Amino acid sequence: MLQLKNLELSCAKERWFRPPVWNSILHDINLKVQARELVALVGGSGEGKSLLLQSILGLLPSTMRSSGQILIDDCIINAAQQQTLRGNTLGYIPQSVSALNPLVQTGKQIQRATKLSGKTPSYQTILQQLQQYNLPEKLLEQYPLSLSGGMAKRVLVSCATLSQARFILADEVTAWLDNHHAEILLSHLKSLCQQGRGVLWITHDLHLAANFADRIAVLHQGTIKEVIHSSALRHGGGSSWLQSLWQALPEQHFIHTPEPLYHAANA
Ligand SMILES: Nc1ncnc2c1ncn2[C@@H]1O[C@H](COP(=O)(O)OP(=O)(O)OP(=O)(O)O)[C@@H](O)[C@H]1O
Repeated sequence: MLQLKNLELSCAKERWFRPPVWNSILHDINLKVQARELVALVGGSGEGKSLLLQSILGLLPSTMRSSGQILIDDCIINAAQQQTLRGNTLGYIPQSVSALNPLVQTGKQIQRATKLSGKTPSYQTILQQLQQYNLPEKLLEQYPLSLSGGMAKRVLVSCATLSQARFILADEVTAWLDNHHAEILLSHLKSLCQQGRGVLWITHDLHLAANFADRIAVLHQGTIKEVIHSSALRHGGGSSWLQSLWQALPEQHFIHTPEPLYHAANA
């Protein structure tokens, strides 16, 4: 199990000739991702979702600091362990496709990423993965700049899913993708969960979250306001704000207009 306990994150605001002021971005973050579980993390833009994943990986910018505990199987992991667990126990799918090096062929990047987990998959396994994601074999020879955004995103997903990472931290895997390809990826992540992995998946798509995630965590105003089983959301559960957002989806026939602010419904 991957667990976050009382995680806090703040960013330094530099000042001339004076110590920096620390502005809080995240506070009181408590969240668990079990093996075999897909947890969706939803929240507005700029709420700190990507930074939350980066703090789990120990990849925060130097202007930020975090506190609290990150545990794997009930053992607290320190900064040095974070480094060795990256790409190994902790897989990462970054939000931006610019994470691919434009000067290195795609196949080499997949090989390098998966090597971090200590076991390079066979060529045949890589090919099967590409086929599953509707990607051609020739892509392995191509450089990232010749890929579409959706292709590049699927390459980044392949880097994490082909590794042996027990927990995959996935930042907006469905961005750049049409619905068909988004569902292929999510079905695959779900099948990896069924094989024993755990996935923490940032998304803005509540409809996909409700259909693919086991649980949904809502990040708002710097903290996790609620965590709900997706089946409960589909059956009318959760806060009135989350439920009205759910009901307002086109797939739910636009029943309500959601309150723009979370606290308006929870005041
Ligand atoms: N490297 C950085 N240095 C300083 N501030 C940053 C840095 N990265 C992010 N931030 C700030 O931290 C806040 C949270 O950013 P983050 O990218 O985690 O949001 P998010 O919830 O993932 O947003 P989105 O849904 O738009 O991707 C934002 O205000 C952002 O401007």
